[in-house]
Amino acid sequence: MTDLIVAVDGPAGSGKSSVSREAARRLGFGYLDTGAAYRALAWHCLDEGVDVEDARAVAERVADFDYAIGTDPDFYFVRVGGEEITSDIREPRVTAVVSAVARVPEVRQGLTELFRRIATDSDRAGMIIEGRDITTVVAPDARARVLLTASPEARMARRSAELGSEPTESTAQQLASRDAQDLKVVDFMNAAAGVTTLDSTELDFEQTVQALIDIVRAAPSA
Ligand SMILES: Nc1ncnc2c1ncn2[C@@H]1O[C@H](COP(=O)(O)OP(=O)(O)O)[C@@H](O)[C@H]1O
Ligand SMILES: Nc1ccn([C@@H]2O[C@H](COP(=O)(O)OP(=O)(O)O)[C@@H](O)[C@H]2O)c(=O)n1
Repeated sequence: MTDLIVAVDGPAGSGKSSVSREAARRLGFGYLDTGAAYRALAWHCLDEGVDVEDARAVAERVADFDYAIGTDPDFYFVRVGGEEITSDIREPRVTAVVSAVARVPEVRQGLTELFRRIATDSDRAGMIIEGRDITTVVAPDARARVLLTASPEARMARRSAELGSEPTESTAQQLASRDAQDLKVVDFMNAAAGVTTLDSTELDFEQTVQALIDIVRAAPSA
């Protein structure tokens, strides 16, 4: 069982996935991208023709959700029913509906249990878990808890660069509207008590990874 959990939350484009993954690689830890599970469930609902606005129908998909994710930072994959959907879950049609799926209480409860199981089953020395409610709901007792933030302008520029485009009004609107939807469910803009805020607006990628590693190394031992 993993003994050292690092919880990382933050808004879209703040660098949670990339920074957590690289920090985990350097620390020899596992890395768990929780947003991938919400995205995979959204993909599954679309695949099965489930109306994502129908909370009951979405909730029914959680019980038999056959999900697998790679927690090795060097071997990342996402599978549903054995099918590899690692890149499919990043498609705009999935991004557009993921918040609707993520607001269903049964979904949050089922996936939270799944994340805790994955962390418990890991034989790595530590695991970095990143998402929106890790510091507050999934692992409030984590050894290190971090809120990774960046200005809206920085987040948008990074996300646009990642998509290989100039920042556009619609990218900005989509990012802002997804954050607004998600904020109705969980607060990931303000650090909860005991959570360290890491603002990466003025930091480059390398500096942000190093800052996260420093926080982990400074965390009290169990
Ligand atoms: N401090 C940083 N400076 C510059 N670019 C960054 C920084 N942190 C992350 N990035 C880049 O920003 C993009 C979005 O990061 P990502 O990890 O996908 O964010 P999130 O998981 O929070 O949505 C990625 O291309 C990543 O490499
Ligand atoms: N712990 C989490 C992680 C993600 N999510 C949901 O999953 C979606 C996708 O998460 P993500 O981390 O892949 O999003 P990005 O910030 O990487 O674009 C979010 O917009 C939330 O709706 C959540 O509700 N709780």
